[in-house]
Amino acid sequence: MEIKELFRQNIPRAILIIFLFVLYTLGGTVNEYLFKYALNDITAGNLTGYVQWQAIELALALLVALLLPVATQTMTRQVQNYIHQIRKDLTHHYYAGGDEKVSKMQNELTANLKLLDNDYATPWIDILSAVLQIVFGVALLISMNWLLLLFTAILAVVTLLLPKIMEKKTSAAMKEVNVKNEKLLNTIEHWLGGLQELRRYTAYARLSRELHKASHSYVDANKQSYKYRNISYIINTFGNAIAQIGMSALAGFLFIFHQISFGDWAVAGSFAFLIFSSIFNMTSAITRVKSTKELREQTFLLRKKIKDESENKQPAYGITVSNLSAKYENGEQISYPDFSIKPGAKVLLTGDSGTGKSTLFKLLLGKMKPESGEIKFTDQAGNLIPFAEAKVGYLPQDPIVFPASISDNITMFNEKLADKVEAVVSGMQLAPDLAKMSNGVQTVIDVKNENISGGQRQKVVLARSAIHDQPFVLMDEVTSAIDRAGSEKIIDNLLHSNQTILMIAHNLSPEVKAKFDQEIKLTRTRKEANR
Ligand SMILES: Nc1ncnc2c1ncn2[C@@H]1O[C@H](COP(=O)(O)OP(=O)(O)OP(=O)(O)O)[C@@H](O)[C@H]1O
Repeated sequence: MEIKELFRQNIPRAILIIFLFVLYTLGGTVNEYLFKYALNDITAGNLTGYVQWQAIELALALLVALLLPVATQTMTRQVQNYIHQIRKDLTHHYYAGGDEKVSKMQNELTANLKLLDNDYATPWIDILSAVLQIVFGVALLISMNWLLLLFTAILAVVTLLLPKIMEKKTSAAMKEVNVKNEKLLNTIEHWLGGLQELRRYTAYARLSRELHKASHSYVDANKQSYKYRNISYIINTFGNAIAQIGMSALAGFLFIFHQISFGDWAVAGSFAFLIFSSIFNMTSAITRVKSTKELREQTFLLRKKIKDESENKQPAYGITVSNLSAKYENGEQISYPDFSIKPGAKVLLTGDSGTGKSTLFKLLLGKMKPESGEIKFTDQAGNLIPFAEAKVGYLPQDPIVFPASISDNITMFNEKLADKVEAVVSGMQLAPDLAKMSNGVQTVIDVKNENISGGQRQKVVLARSAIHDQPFVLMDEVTSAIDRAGSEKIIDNLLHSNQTILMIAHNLSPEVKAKFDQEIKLTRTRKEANR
Protein backbone atom coordinates (compact mmCIF):
# COMPACT_ATOMS: atom_id res chain seq x y z
CA MET A 1 0.00 0.00 0.00
CA GLU A 2 1.53 3.28 -1.06
CA ILE A 3 0.18 6.81 -1.06
CA LYS A 4 0.95 7.20 -4.79
CA GLU A 5 -1.15 4.16 -5.56
CA LEU A 6 -3.94 5.46 -3.32
CA PHE A 7 -3.87 8.73 -5.26
CA ARG A 8 -3.80 7.00 -8.66
CA GLN A 9 -6.77 4.81 -7.77
CA ASN A 10 -9.02 7.54 -9.12
CA ILE A 11 -7.08 10.72 -9.97
CA PRO A 12 -10.03 13.16 -10.43
CA ARG A 13 -11.50 11.98 -7.13
CA ALA A 14 -8.11 12.34 -5.40
CA ILE A 15 -7.85 15.94 -6.67
CA LEU A 16 -11.40 16.61 -5.47
CA ILE A 17 -10.50 15.24 -2.00
CA ILE A 18 -7.48 17.56 -1.75
CA PHE A 19 -9.59 20.50 -2.98
CA LEU A 20 -12.34 19.79 -0.42
CA PHE A 21 -9.85 19.55 2.41
CA VAL A 22 -8.11 22.77 1.32
CA LEU A 23 -11.51 24.54 1.35
CA TYR A 24 -12.42 23.03 4.69
CA THR A 25 -9.17 24.00 6.40
CA LEU A 26 -8.99 27.43 4.78
CA GLY A 27 -12.59 28.16 5.84
CA GLY A 28 -11.87 27.10 9.44
CA THR A 29 -8.65 29.10 9.70
CA VAL A 30 -10.10 32.26 8.12
CA ASN A 31 -13.06 31.98 10.46
CA GLU A 32 -10.71 31.88 13.40
CA TYR A 33 -8.86 34.93 12.06
CA LEU A 34 -12.01 36.98 11.46
CA PHE A 35 -12.76 36.78 15.16
CA LYS A 36 -9.91 39.30 15.59
CA TYR A 37 -12.02 41.98 13.80
CA ALA A 38 -15.09 41.14 15.85
CA LEU A 39 -13.07 41.54 19.05
CA ASN A 40 -11.47 44.80 17.93
CA ASP A 41 -14.95 46.16 17.04
CA ILE A 42 -16.47 45.19 20.38
CA THR A 43 -13.57 46.67 22.38
CA ALA A 44 -13.95 49.89 20.31
CA GLY A 45 -17.71 49.89 21.10
CA ASN A 46 -18.77 49.27 17.47
CA LEU A 47 -21.72 46.90 17.96
CA THR A 48 -22.90 46.91 14.30
CA GLY A 49 -19.42 45.91 13.10
CA TYR A 50 -19.27 43.21 15.76
CA VAL A 51 -22.66 41.73 14.71
CA GLN A 52 -21.67 41.84 11.01
CA TRP A 53 -18.44 39.93 11.67
CA GLN A 54 -20.28 37.37 13.77
CA ALA A 55 -22.85 36.82 10.98
CA ILE A 56 -20.07 36.25 8.42
CA GLU A 57 -18.40 33.83 10.82
CA LEU A 58 -21.64 31.91 11.33
CA ALA A 59 -22.15 31.52 7.57
CA LEU A 60 -18.57 30.34 7.13
CA ALA A 61 -18.84 27.92 10.04
CA LEU A 62 -21.97 26.35 8.48
CA LEU A 63 -20.21 25.96 5.13
CA VAL A 64 -17.20 24.35 6.78
CA ALA A 65 -19.45 22.01 8.75
CA LEU A 66 -20.99 20.81 5.47
CA LEU A 67 -17.64 20.35 3.77
CA LEU A 68 -16.12 17.90 6.26
CA PRO A 69 -18.57 14.98 5.86
CA VAL A 70 -18.46 15.32 2.06
CA ALA A 71 -14.66 15.30 2.06
CA THR A 72 -14.44 12.36 4.46
CA GLN A 73 -17.01 10.36 2.53
CA THR A 74 -15.12 10.91 -0.73
CA MET A 75 -11.87 9.88 0.92
CA THR A 76 -13.47 6.73 2.36
CA ARG A 77 -14.58 5.73 -1.12
CA GLN A 78 -11.07 6.20 -2.45
CA VAL A 79 -9.55 4.14 0.39
CA GLN A 80 -12.13 1.36 0.11
CA ASN A 81 -11.55 1.07 -3.64
CA TYR A 82 -7.87 0.74 -3.00
CA ILE A 83 -8.31 -1.81 -0.20
CA HIS A 84 -10.63 -3.75 -2.49
CA GLN A 85 -7.89 -3.81 -5.14
CA ILE A 86 -5.35 -5.12 -2.62
CA ARG A 87 -7.82 -7.72 -1.39
CA LYS A 88 -8.36 -8.87 -4.96
CA ASP A 89 -4.62 -9.13 -5.58
CA LEU A 90 -4.05 -11.06 -2.37
CA THR A 91 -6.93 -13.43 -3.07
CA HIS A 92 -5.43 -14.02 -6.49
CA HIS A 93 -2.04 -14.64 -4.89
CA TYR A 94 -3.45 -17.33 -2.60
CA TYR A 95 -5.58 -18.73 -5.38
CA ALA A 96 -2.50 -19.02 -7.58
CA GLY A 97 -0.91 -21.17 -4.90
CA GLY A 98 1.44 -18.73 -3.24
CA ASP A 99 0.42 -20.09 0.13
CA GLU A 100 -2.30 -22.46 1.15
CA LYS A 101 -2.64 -21.71 4.85
CA VAL A 102 -6.16 -20.56 5.55
CA SER A 103 -5.15 -18.76 8.76
CA LYS A 104 -2.45 -16.74 6.96
CA MET A 105 -4.89 -15.84 4.22
CA GLN A 106 -7.58 -14.88 6.76
CA ASN A 107 -5.14 -12.71 8.66
CA GLU A 108 -3.93 -11.05 5.48
CA LEU A 109 -7.42 -10.40 4.14
CA THR A 110 -9.03 -9.22 7.38
CA ALA A 111 -6.84 -8.03 10.26
CA ASN A 112 -3.96 -6.78 8.12
CA LEU A 113 -6.16 -4.89 5.67
CA LYS A 114 -8.01 -3.34 8.59
CA LEU A 115 -4.68 -2.23 10.04
CA LEU A 116 -3.68 -0.73 6.70
CA ASP A 117 -7.00 1.10 6.47
CA ASN A 118 -6.93 2.43 10.06
CA ASP A 119 -3.24 3.07 10.46
CA TYR A 120 -2.10 3.94 6.97
CA ALA A 121 -4.78 5.24 4.61
CA THR A 122 -6.96 7.11 7.13
CA PRO A 123 -4.09 8.93 8.92
CA TRP A 124 -3.14 10.51 5.60
CA ILE A 125 -6.26 12.65 5.94
CA ASP A 126 -5.07 13.81 9.36
CA ILE A 127 -1.68 14.60 7.83
CA LEU A 128 -3.22 16.54 4.94
CA SER A 129 -5.55 18.55 7.20
CA ALA A 130 -2.77 19.23 9.69
CA VAL A 131 -0.29 20.41 7.03
CA LEU A 132 -2.89 22.76 5.55
CA GLN A 133 -3.81 24.09 8.97
CA ILE A 134 -0.16 24.74 9.80
CA VAL A 135 0.44 26.51 6.46
CA PHE A 136 -2.61 28.78 6.82
CA GLY A 137 -1.95 29.37 10.50
CA VAL A 138 1.67 30.35 9.86
CA ALA A 139 0.65 32.71 7.03
CA LEU A 140 -1.75 34.52 9.35
CA LEU A 141 0.67 34.62 12.28
CA ILE A 142 3.33 36.24 10.12
CA SER A 143 0.82 38.96 9.23
CA MET A 144 0.66 39.80 12.95
CA ASN A 145 4.24 39.67 14.21
CA TRP A 146 7.38 37.84 13.05
CA LEU A 147 8.35 36.90 16.63
CA LEU A 148 5.22 34.80 16.90
CA LEU A 149 6.31 32.87 13.83
CA LEU A 150 9.88 32.36 15.05
CA PHE A 151 8.65 31.02 18.35
CA THR A 152 6.22 28.72 16.56
CA ALA A 153 9.02 27.38 14.35
CA ILE A 154 11.26 26.53 17.31
CA LEU A 155 8.48 24.81 19.20
CA ALA A 156 7.38 23.01 16.05
CA VAL A 157 10.82 21.39 15.66
CA VAL A 158 10.71 20.21 19.27
CA THR A 159 7.22 18.76 19.01
CA LEU A 160 8.10 17.06 15.74
CA LEU A 161 11.11 15.36 17.29
CA LEU A 162 9.27 14.09 20.37
CA PRO A 163 7.48 11.11 18.73
CA LYS A 164 10.83 9.69 17.58
CA ILE A 165 11.46 8.57 21.17
CA MET A 166 8.82 5.84 20.93
CA GLU A 167 8.71 5.14 17.20
CA LYS A 168 10.75 1.89 17.11
CA LYS A 169 9.02 0.37 20.10
CA THR A 170 5.51 1.09 18.78
CA SER A 171 6.37 -0.41 15.41
CA ALA A 172 7.87 -3.60 16.94
CA ALA A 173 4.87 -4.00 19.25
CA MET A 174 2.48 -3.69 16.34
CA LYS A 175 4.35 -6.38 14.40
CA GLU A 176 4.12 -8.67 17.41
CA VAL A 177 0.32 -8.18 17.52
CA ASN A 178 0.20 -9.29 13.91
CA VAL A 179 2.34 -12.40 14.56
CA LYS A 180 0.22 -13.36 17.56
CA ASN A 181 -3.02 -12.83 15.64
CA GLU A 182 -1.80 -15.18 12.94
CA LYS A 183 -0.86 -17.76 15.57
CA LEU A 184 -4.30 -17.47 17.15
CA LEU A 185 -6.01 -17.99 13.79
CA ASN A 186 -3.69 -20.91 13.18
CA THR A 187 -4.69 -22.53 16.44
CA ILE A 188 -8.36 -21.96 15.72
CA GLU A 189 -7.95 -23.50 12.27
CA HIS A 190 -6.10 -26.57 13.57
CA TRP A 191 -8.35 -27.27 16.52
CA LEU A 192 -11.77 -26.18 15.32
CA GLY A 193 -11.18 -28.00 12.01
CA GLY A 194 -11.54 -31.22 14.02
CA LEU A 195 -14.37 -30.04 16.25
CA GLN A 196 -16.61 -33.02 15.48
CA GLU A 197 -13.87 -35.40 16.52
CA LEU A 198 -13.13 -33.45 19.72
CA ARG A 199 -16.84 -33.54 20.59
CA ARG A 200 -16.95 -37.23 19.93
CA TYR A 201 -14.17 -37.84 22.45
CA THR A 202 -15.32 -35.07 24.87
CA ALA A 203 -11.94 -33.32 24.64
CA TYR A 204 -13.30 -29.87 25.51
CA ALA A 205 -10.71 -29.24 28.25
CA ARG A 206 -7.81 -29.59 25.80
CA LEU A 207 -9.52 -27.44 23.17
CA SER A 208 -10.23 -24.73 25.71
CA ARG A 209 -6.61 -24.82 27.00
CA GLU A 210 -5.11 -24.47 23.50
CA LEU A 211 -7.43 -21.61 22.52
CA HIS A 212 -6.90 -19.88 25.83
CA LYS A 213 -3.09 -20.08 25.42
CA ALA A 214 -3.17 -18.59 21.93
CA SER A 215 -5.67 -15.86 22.72
CA HIS A 216 -3.77 -14.97 25.89
CA SER A 217 -0.56 -14.20 24.01
CA TYR A 218 -2.57 -12.20 21.44
CA VAL A 219 -4.12 -10.15 24.24
CA ASP A 220 -0.67 -9.66 25.84
CA ALA A 221 0.78 -8.42 22.55
CA ASN A 222 -2.14 -6.00 22.20
CA LYS A 223 -1.65 -4.73 25.75
CA GLN A 224 2.03 -4.11 25.05
CA SER A 225 1.19 -2.29 21.80
CA TYR A 226 -1.36 -0.06 23.58
CA LYS A 227 1.12 0.62 26.38
CA TYR A 228 3.70 2.02 23.91
CA ARG A 229 1.03 3.97 22.05
CA ASN A 230 -0.14 5.49 25.31
CA ILE A 231 3.38 6.46 26.41
CA SER A 232 3.88 8.01 23.00
CA TYR A 233 0.57 9.86 23.40
CA ILE A 234 1.52 11.21 26.85
CA ILE A 235 4.94 12.48 25.62
CA ASN A 236 3.31 14.20 22.64
CA THR A 237 0.50 15.76 24.69
CA PHE A 238 2.98 17.06 27.24
CA GLY A 239 5.13 18.73 24.55
CA ASN A 240 2.03 20.14 22.92
CA ALA A 241 0.66 21.69 26.13
CA ILE A 242 3.96 23.40 26.94
CA ALA A 243 4.14 24.80 23.40
CA GLN A 244 0.61 26.21 23.57
CA ILE A 245 1.12 27.90 26.93
CA GLY A 246 4.48 29.35 25.78
CA MET A 247 2.89 30.76 22.66
CA SER A 248 0.03 32.39 24.56
CA ALA A 249 2.53 33.92 27.01
CA LEU A 250 4.57 35.41 24.14
CA ALA A 251 1.44 36.93 22.54
CA GLY A 252 0.47 38.44 25.92
CA PHE A 253 3.96 39.94 26.22
CA LEU A 254 3.71 41.47 22.71
CA PHE A 255 0.25 42.91 23.54
CA ILE A 256 1.51 44.51 26.78
CA PHE A 257 4.35 46.15 24.83
CA HIS A 258 1.86 47.34 22.18
CA GLN A 259 3.31 45.24 19.39
CA ILE A 260 -0.03 43.60 18.57
CA SER A 261 -3.69 44.54 19.05
CA PHE A 262 -6.05 42.96 21.59
CA GLY A 263 -7.75 41.05 18.76
CA ASP A 264 -4.35 39.78 17.62
CA TRP A 265 -3.51 38.58 21.12
CA ALA A 266 -6.78 36.66 21.38
CA VAL A 267 -6.51 34.95 17.98
CA ALA A 268 -2.76 34.33 18.34
CA GLY A 269 -3.66 32.17 21.32
CA SER A 270 -6.18 30.15 19.32
CA PHE A 271 -3.75 29.95 16.39
CA ALA A 272 -1.17 28.59 18.78
CA PHE A 273 -3.72 25.98 19.78
CA LEU A 274 -4.55 25.28 16.12
CA ILE A 275 -0.93 24.99 14.96
CA PHE A 276 0.30 22.85 17.81
CA SER A 277 -2.68 20.58 17.87
CA SER A 278 -2.15 20.21 14.09
CA ILE A 279 1.51 19.33 14.67
CA PHE A 280 0.37 16.90 17.36
CA ASN A 281 -2.21 15.30 15.05
CA MET A 282 0.29 15.18 12.23
CA THR A 283 3.02 13.51 14.30
CA SER A 284 0.65 10.90 15.74
CA ALA A 285 -0.66 10.21 12.23
CA ILE A 286 2.91 9.88 10.93
CA THR A 287 3.75 7.49 13.79
CA ARG A 288 0.75 5.37 12.80
CA VAL A 289 1.72 5.46 9.13
CA LYS A 290 5.31 4.50 9.95
CA SER A 291 4.24 1.66 12.22
CA THR A 292 2.74 -0.08 9.18
CA LYS A 293 6.00 -0.02 7.19
CA GLU A 294 6.81 -3.74 7.53
CA LEU A 295 3.20 -4.73 6.97
CA ARG A 296 3.10 -2.66 3.78
CA GLU A 297 6.35 -4.19 2.53
CA GLN A 298 5.03 -7.67 3.24
CA THR A 299 1.74 -6.94 1.45
CA PHE A 300 3.63 -5.43 -1.46
CA LEU A 301 5.76 -8.58 -1.84
CA LEU A 302 2.71 -10.84 -1.75
CA ARG A 303 0.98 -8.77 -4.43
CA LYS A 304 4.10 -8.83 -6.59
CA LYS A 305 4.26 -12.60 -6.53
CA ILE A 306 0.95 -12.95 -8.33
CA LYS A 307 1.36 -15.18 -11.32
CA ASP A 308 -0.94 -15.07 -14.26
CA GLU A 309 -2.57 -18.45 -14.16
CA SER A 310 -4.62 -17.98 -17.31
CA GLU A 311 -5.88 -21.31 -18.45
CA ASN A 312 -4.37 -22.58 -21.62
CA LYS A 313 -5.27 -26.08 -22.46
CA GLN A 314 -2.44 -28.53 -22.91
CA PRO A 315 -2.34 -32.04 -24.30
CA ALA A 316 -1.65 -34.95 -21.94
CA TYR A 317 1.76 -35.18 -20.24
CA GLY A 318 4.02 -38.14 -19.72
CA ILE A 319 6.22 -38.63 -16.68
CA THR A 320 9.53 -40.26 -15.79
CA VAL A 321 10.45 -40.93 -12.18
CA SER A 322 13.92 -42.11 -11.18
CA ASN A 323 15.66 -42.89 -7.85
CA LEU A 324 12.82 -41.15 -6.05
CA SER A 325 12.67 -41.17 -2.27
CA ALA A 326 10.89 -39.13 0.35
CA LYS A 327 11.61 -38.55 4.01
CA TYR A 328 9.31 -37.26 6.74
CA GLU A 329 10.54 -35.19 9.67
CA ASN A 330 10.17 -38.17 12.01
CA GLY A 331 12.75 -40.07 9.93
CA GLU A 332 10.22 -42.22 8.00
CA GLN A 333 11.76 -42.83 4.58
CA ILE A 334 10.01 -44.17 1.49
CA SER A 335 11.84 -45.26 -1.70
CA TYR A 336 9.99 -45.60 -4.99
CA PRO A 337 10.64 -47.82 -7.99
CA ASP A 338 11.67 -46.09 -11.21
CA PHE A 339 8.77 -45.76 -13.63
CA SER A 340 7.64 -43.94 -16.77
CA ILE A 341 4.11 -43.15 -17.91
CA LYS A 342 3.37 -42.27 -21.52
CA PRO A 343 1.17 -39.28 -22.39
CA GLY A 344 -2.48 -40.36 -22.22
CA ALA A 345 -1.81 -43.61 -20.37
CA LYS A 346 -4.14 -44.82 -17.61
CA VAL A 347 -2.17 -46.18 -14.68
CA LEU A 348 -3.24 -47.92 -11.51
CA LEU A 349 -1.27 -47.22 -8.32
CA THR A 350 -1.64 -50.01 -5.79
CA GLY A 351 -0.03 -51.16 -2.58
CA ASP A 352 -0.92 -51.92 1.01
CA SER A 353 -1.76 -49.20 3.48
CA GLY A 354 1.32 -47.16 4.41
CA THR A 355 3.38 -48.11 1.36
CA GLY A 356 3.54 -44.46 0.23
CA LYS A 357 0.79 -43.91 -2.36
CA SER A 358 -0.41 -40.62 -0.88
CA THR A 359 3.19 -39.54 -0.33
CA LEU A 360 3.89 -40.14 -4.04
CA PHE A 361 0.94 -37.86 -4.89
CA LYS A 362 2.34 -35.17 -2.59
CA LEU A 363 5.69 -35.43 -4.38
CA LEU A 364 4.10 -35.22 -7.85
CA LEU A 365 2.00 -32.24 -6.78
CA GLY A 366 5.09 -30.46 -5.44
CA LYS A 367 3.61 -30.36 -1.94
CA MET A 368 6.60 -32.27 -0.61
CA LYS A 369 10.24 -32.09 -1.73
CA PRO A 370 11.91 -35.39 -2.68
CA GLU A 371 14.75 -36.58 -0.46
CA SER A 372 16.47 -37.80 -3.62
CA GLY A 373 15.76 -38.56 -7.27
CA GLU A 374 13.96 -36.84 -10.13
CA ILE A 375 10.43 -36.29 -11.41
CA LYS A 376 10.29 -35.22 -15.06
CA PHE A 377 7.06 -34.24 -16.82
CA THR A 378 7.28 -34.39 -20.62
CA ASP A 379 5.03 -33.27 -23.46
CA GLN A 380 3.83 -35.41 -26.39
CA ALA A 381 7.14 -34.87 -28.21
CA GLY A 382 9.16 -35.88 -25.15
CA ASN A 383 10.26 -32.32 -24.32
CA LEU A 384 10.72 -31.50 -20.67
CA ILE A 385 8.03 -29.44 -18.94
CA PRO A 386 9.54 -27.50 -16.02
CA PHE A 387 8.18 -29.02 -12.79
CA ALA A 388 6.85 -25.67 -11.52
CA GLU A 389 4.88 -25.18 -14.74
CA ALA A 390 3.33 -28.66 -14.93
CA LYS A 391 -0.42 -28.52 -14.37
CA VAL A 392 -1.14 -31.58 -12.30
CA GLY A 393 -4.77 -32.18 -11.39
CA TYR A 394 -5.73 -33.88 -8.14
CA LEU A 395 -8.97 -35.51 -7.11
CA PRO A 396 -8.95 -36.38 -3.40
CA GLN A 397 -11.04 -39.12 -1.88
CA ASP A 398 -13.01 -36.45 -0.04
CA PRO A 399 -14.37 -34.26 -2.83
CA ILE A 400 -14.43 -30.51 -2.47
CA VAL A 401 -17.67 -28.87 -3.61
CA PHE A 402 -18.88 -25.29 -3.41
CA PRO A 403 -22.24 -23.78 -2.40
CA ALA A 404 -23.28 -23.23 -6.03
CA SER A 405 -25.30 -25.18 -8.60
CA ILE A 406 -24.11 -28.65 -9.63
CA SER A 407 -23.57 -27.22 -13.09
CA ASP A 408 -21.30 -24.45 -11.75
CA ASN A 409 -19.48 -26.98 -9.61
CA ILE A 410 -18.71 -28.94 -12.75
CA THR A 411 -17.73 -26.03 -15.02
CA MET A 412 -16.12 -24.17 -12.10
CA PHE A 413 -17.96 -21.07 -13.25
CA ASN A 414 -16.52 -21.16 -16.77
CA GLU A 415 -19.59 -20.48 -18.92
CA LYS A 416 -17.77 -21.56 -22.05
CA LEU A 417 -17.96 -25.15 -20.79
CA ALA A 418 -21.75 -25.12 -20.19
CA ASP A 419 -22.55 -27.00 -23.40
CA LYS A 420 -20.32 -29.91 -22.37
CA VAL A 421 -22.00 -30.43 -18.99
CA GLU A 422 -24.56 -32.90 -20.28
CA ALA A 423 -21.91 -35.18 -21.79
CA VAL A 424 -19.76 -35.37 -18.67
CA VAL A 425 -22.81 -35.78 -16.44
CA SER A 426 -23.78 -38.84 -18.42
CA GLY A 427 -20.18 -40.16 -18.61
CA MET A 428 -19.77 -39.91 -14.83
CA GLN A 429 -23.12 -41.66 -14.17
CA LEU A 430 -24.62 -38.55 -12.58
CA ALA A 431 -27.66 -38.37 -14.89
CA PRO A 432 -29.85 -40.84 -12.89
CA ASP A 433 -29.08 -38.90 -9.67
CA LEU A 434 -29.98 -35.56 -11.29
CA ALA A 435 -33.24 -36.99 -12.60
CA LYS A 436 -34.35 -37.42 -8.98
CA MET A 437 -33.66 -33.77 -8.11
CA SER A 438 -36.38 -31.23 -8.95
CA ASN A 439 -33.85 -28.69 -10.25
CA GLY A 440 -31.60 -31.27 -11.91
CA VAL A 441 -28.18 -29.94 -12.78
CA GLN A 442 -29.20 -26.51 -11.48
CA THR A 443 -29.67 -27.87 -7.93
CA VAL A 444 -27.65 -25.73 -5.55
CA ILE A 445 -25.36 -27.75 -3.31
CA ASP A 446 -25.95 -27.12 0.38
CA VAL A 447 -22.45 -27.72 1.69
CA LYS A 448 -23.51 -27.56 5.33
CA ASN A 449 -26.62 -29.71 5.25
CA GLU A 450 -25.28 -32.07 2.63
CA ASN A 451 -28.22 -32.26 0.25
CA ILE A 452 -26.22 -34.57 -2.02
CA SER A 453 -24.63 -37.87 -1.04
CA GLY A 454 -20.91 -38.68 -0.80
CA GLY A 455 -21.10 -40.72 -3.99
CA GLN A 456 -22.89 -37.88 -5.84
CA ARG A 457 -20.19 -35.46 -4.67
CA GLN A 458 -17.54 -37.80 -6.09
CA LYS A 459 -19.43 -37.90 -9.40
CA VAL A 460 -19.61 -34.08 -9.50
CA VAL A 461 -15.86 -33.77 -8.94
CA LEU A 462 -15.15 -36.47 -11.55
CA ALA A 463 -17.35 -34.60 -14.02
CA ARG A 464 -15.44 -31.42 -13.15
CA SER A 465 -12.13 -33.11 -13.93
CA ALA A 466 -13.48 -34.60 -17.16
CA ILE A 467 -14.86 -31.31 -18.47
CA HIS A 468 -11.58 -29.49 -17.77
CA ASP A 469 -9.59 -32.23 -19.44
CA GLN A 470 -6.37 -31.64 -17.47
CA PRO A 471 -3.16 -33.04 -18.96
CA PHE A 472 -2.18 -35.16 -15.94
CA VAL A 473 -4.56 -36.16 -13.16
CA LEU A 474 -3.97 -37.93 -9.87
CA MET A 475 -7.04 -39.69 -8.50
CA ASP A 476 -7.28 -41.02 -4.97
CA GLU A 477 -10.05 -43.58 -4.47
CA VAL A 478 -12.36 -41.34 -6.43
CA THR A 479 -15.17 -43.87 -6.70
CA SER A 480 -14.97 -45.23 -3.13
CA ALA A 481 -18.50 -44.01 -2.25
CA ILE A 482 -20.09 -45.12 -5.54
CA ASP A 483 -21.69 -48.54 -6.07
CA ARG A 484 -19.66 -51.16 -7.94
CA ALA A 485 -21.64 -51.05 -11.20
CA GLY A 486 -21.50 -47.23 -11.29
CA SER A 487 -17.77 -47.23 -10.46
CA GLU A 488 -16.96 -49.61 -13.26
CA LYS A 489 -18.86 -47.53 -15.80
CA ILE A 490 -17.08 -44.38 -14.60
CA ILE A 491 -13.67 -46.04 -14.78
CA ASP A 492 -14.51 -47.29 -18.28
CA ASN A 493 -15.28 -43.72 -19.22
CA LEU A 494 -12.09 -42.38 -17.65
CA LEU A 495 -10.08 -45.01 -19.53
CA HIS A 496 -11.32 -43.48 -22.79
CA SER A 497 -10.35 -39.90 -21.91
CA ASN A 498 -7.39 -38.02 -23.39
CA GLN A 499 -5.82 -37.36 -20.01
CA THR A 500 -2.94 -39.14 -18.37
CA ILE A 501 -4.39 -40.68 -15.21
CA LEU A 502 -2.62 -42.12 -12.20
CA MET A 503 -5.25 -43.66 -9.97
CA ILE A 504 -5.20 -45.16 -6.50
CA ALA A 505 -7.99 -47.71 -6.32
CA HIS A 506 -8.64 -50.72 -4.12
CA ASN A 507 -10.95 -53.64 -4.64
CA LEU A 508 -11.12 -53.46 -8.43
CA SER A 509 -12.11 -56.66 -10.17
CA PRO A 510 -9.36 -58.36 -12.23
CA GLU A 511 -11.34 -57.50 -15.42
CA VAL A 512 -11.37 -53.78 -14.63
CA LYS A 513 -7.71 -53.83 -13.52
CA ALA A 514 -6.75 -55.43 -16.80
CA LYS A 515 -8.19 -52.47 -18.72
CA PHE A 516 -5.50 -50.13 -17.34
CA ASP A 517 -2.35 -49.62 -19.42
CA GLN A 518 -0.06 -50.12 -16.49
CA GLU A 519 0.05 -50.87 -12.77
CA ILE A 520 2.58 -49.48 -10.31
CA LYS A 521 2.63 -51.63 -7.25
CA LEU A 522 4.22 -50.34 -4.08
CA THR A 523 5.34 -52.73 -1.38
CA ARG A 524 6.69 -52.06 2.05
CA THR A 525 10.03 -53.81 1.57
CA ARG A 526 10.50 -53.86 -2.18
CA LYS A 527 8.73 -51.55 -4.55
CA GLU A 528 8.47 -52.67 -8.12
CA ALA A 529 6.88 -51.27 -11.22
CA ASN A 530 5.00 -53.77 -13.37
CA ARG A 531 4.54 -53.84 -17.13
N1 LIG B 1 3.01 -36.40 7.72
C1 LIG B 1 3.65 -37.54 7.96
N2 LIG B 1 4.65 -37.58 8.87
C2 LIG B 1 5.32 -38.70 9.12
N3 LIG B 1 5.12 -39.86 8.49
C3 LIG B 1 4.14 -39.89 7.57
C4 LIG B 1 3.35 -38.73 7.25
N4 LIG B 1 2.46 -39.05 6.29
C5 LIG B 1 2.68 -40.36 6.02
N5 LIG B 1 3.68 -40.86 6.78
C6 LIG B 1 4.21 -42.19 6.75
O1 LIG B 1 4.66 -42.50 5.45
C7 LIG B 1 4.30 -43.79 5.07
C8 LIG B 1 3.52 -43.73 3.77
O2 LIG B 1 2.28 -43.08 4.05
P1 LIG B 1 1.22 -42.80 2.88
O3 LIG B 1 0.10 -42.07 3.48
O4 LIG B 1 1.93 -42.22 1.74
O5 LIG B 1 0.80 -44.28 2.54
P2 LIG B 1 -0.43 -44.77 1.64
O6 LIG B 1 0.10 -45.90 0.81
O7 LIG B 1 -1.05 -43.67 0.94
O8 LIG B 1 -1.40 -45.36 2.76
P3 LIG B 1 -3.03 -45.51 2.73
O9 LIG B 1 -3.35 -46.50 1.66
O10 LIG B 1 -3.32 -46.03 4.09
O11 LIG B 1 -3.57 -44.14 2.49
C9 LIG B 1 3.51 -44.39 6.24
O12 LIG B 1 4.37 -45.24 6.99
C10 LIG B 1 3.10 -43.20 7.06
O13 LIG B 1 3.10 -43.51 8.44
